[in-house]
Amino acid sequence: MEKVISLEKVAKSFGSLKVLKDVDLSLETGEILGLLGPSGAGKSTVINVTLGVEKADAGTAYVFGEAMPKRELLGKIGYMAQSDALYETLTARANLKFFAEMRGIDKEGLDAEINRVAGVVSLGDFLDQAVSGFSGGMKRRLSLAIALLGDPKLLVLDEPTVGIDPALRRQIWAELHNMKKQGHAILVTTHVMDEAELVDRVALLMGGRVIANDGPKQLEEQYGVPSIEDVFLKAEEEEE
Ligand SMILES: Nc1ncnc2c1ncn2[C@@H]1O[C@H](COP(=O)(O)OP(=O)(O)OP(=O)(O)O)[C@@H](O)[C@H]1O
Repeated sequence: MEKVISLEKVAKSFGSLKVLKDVDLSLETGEILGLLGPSGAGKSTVINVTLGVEKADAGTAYVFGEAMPKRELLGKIGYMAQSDALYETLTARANLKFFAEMRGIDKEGLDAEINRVAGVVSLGDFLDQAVSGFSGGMKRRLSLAIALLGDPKLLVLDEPTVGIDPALRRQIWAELHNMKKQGHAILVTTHVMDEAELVDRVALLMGGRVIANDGPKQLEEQYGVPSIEDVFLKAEEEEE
């Protein structure tokens, strides 16, 4: 399997705040990695260093074998940020078109691609409505559709299912598993602990380090607890 993401000894501080002290992390093709950690642990910072938006103070982030930041690689990454960056006055379709162009996605077949990604998040009927009239969950879904545009080999999703109904959440996870089977690599952060049971590997970020990194079932065994939520709580207790 090919390594899609590899973080090696990454450190990052903001002023005197050492957010990441020594982070090692990897993601391979055909794998879903769940990045978990308490609020403020640095999950978004890990993502930003991986995308090359933030530069690590020490250590290196490699994506597709290349040290980040590397502008040319951004088109190959489907990224969904924690807060939606959408053009409210435009329709959903116009937003999708805009971001497709930014990512350099082929104009030919774009209409079909827009229909495809809108279908995945059940927004097909709302494509021609202005985003300003969308609910929070609909905006989240549109952001996810944007990340899926062009079928990128790497998906980086920061809290993708916040504000999304259980039925659609299930549908989205089914789609993520589908993509994984097709050889995509997916890095996802979540606060929803039962979603962490659905990933191949959980990386637990605490105290500026990845303190546990294994399959959800293996972690539950290691910690002697029945769920990832319990793993999380036990790890947090041990950190204190
Ligand atoms: N650009 C920045 N400038 C200053 N401080 C920052 C910056 N980005 C992040 N931080 C700080 O770094 C810490 C980690 O933030 P980060 O957003 O990575 O955490 P997180 O694990 O994603 O949190 P959450 O789960 O709440 O989203 C926080 O204390 C945050 O205030």
